[in-house]
Amino acid sequence: MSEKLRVGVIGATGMVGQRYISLLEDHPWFDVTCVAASPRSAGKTYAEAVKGRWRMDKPIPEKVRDLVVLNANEVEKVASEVDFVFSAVSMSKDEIKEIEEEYAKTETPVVSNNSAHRWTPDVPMIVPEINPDHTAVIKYQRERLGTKKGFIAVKPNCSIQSYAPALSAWLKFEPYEVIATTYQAISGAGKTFADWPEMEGNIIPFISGEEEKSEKEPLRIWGHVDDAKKAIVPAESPVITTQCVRVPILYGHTAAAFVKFRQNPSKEELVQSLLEYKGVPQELGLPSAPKQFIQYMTEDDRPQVKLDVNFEKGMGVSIGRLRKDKVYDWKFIGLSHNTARGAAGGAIECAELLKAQGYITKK
Ligand SMILES: N[C@@H](CC=O)C(=O)O
Repeated sequence: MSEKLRVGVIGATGMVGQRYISLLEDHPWFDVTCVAASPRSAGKTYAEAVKGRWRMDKPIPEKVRDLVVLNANEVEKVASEVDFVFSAVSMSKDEIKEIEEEYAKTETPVVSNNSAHRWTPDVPMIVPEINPDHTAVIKYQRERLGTKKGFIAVKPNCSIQSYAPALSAWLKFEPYEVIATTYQAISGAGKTFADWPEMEGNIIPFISGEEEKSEKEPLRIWGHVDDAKKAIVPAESPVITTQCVRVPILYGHTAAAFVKFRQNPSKEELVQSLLEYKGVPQELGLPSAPKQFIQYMTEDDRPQVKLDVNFEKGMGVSIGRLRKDKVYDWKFIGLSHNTARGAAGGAIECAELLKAQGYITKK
């Protein structure tokens, strides 16, 4: 492998930013050369900026500790130090849209964890195992932005990762109605129990905006690139309805889902399809790709957050309790790691795909 790509993390001090820093330690293709955050943190070393709020299990990587945090709003300055950036900035949606486009216009590819651009028609929203071909829309985005190298790619919301991968494996059986209830960890809100004591022993039956994302984003993932429209056109089916609930768990989003199929798959066919489901990341052996994308657990009491959330270093998805339902056809439980597969890990795998496809290169 030739020289590593220089990467910046903007929004590096928050929970998702910290996860990027931690996961990128010793990455074979990417080297964190720049950290950027709000003006409040700018000018401090990274270690000073996250003092008392570093939430990862491993210590701050040595190479990053002493990097001086730049102001994420000084786009040209940050862009001059990197080949591409991961965005985990925390601003209003409009501000995020604007700043991510500013970065792209400096010919700096942006791989974003934010929802701001998830419905921009020429911005691909990627789960590398499911829709790696959606990157073809980048040429239209570059046309619009007037860039040669710069573009934005995003990853979907973490909640969908606990049921959408299974449904993707089953698209051939034509699912047409899905109910999913998600039980979401507090780290999805960027929090720990220390800063959200109200969540100890509690359940909160509301996560702002989450149900809409959980119902609509899978359809965009299952859509296609329409060359005439220069856009991703979302799929129209299955219709998905959700309830999203915050539960007192630190990491791991669980879903209880019900599915109706137009075809009549057997349990063996459904399980086999999960186990065989893989994609470009597995074929190319991308550094963050799980060997097994989806595992099926046969025990009645699995998957469990405590035991299974770190399957494939948090990049695999665990499915269990697949059984016939008397109202719907089938029901199951899914579990995924919300900050690994669901956030920074998924974005890093997406950047690896973009590099492998030649969209992210040395400047
Ligand atoms: N919005 C989610 C985070 C996923 O991206 C949550 O609140 O858990």
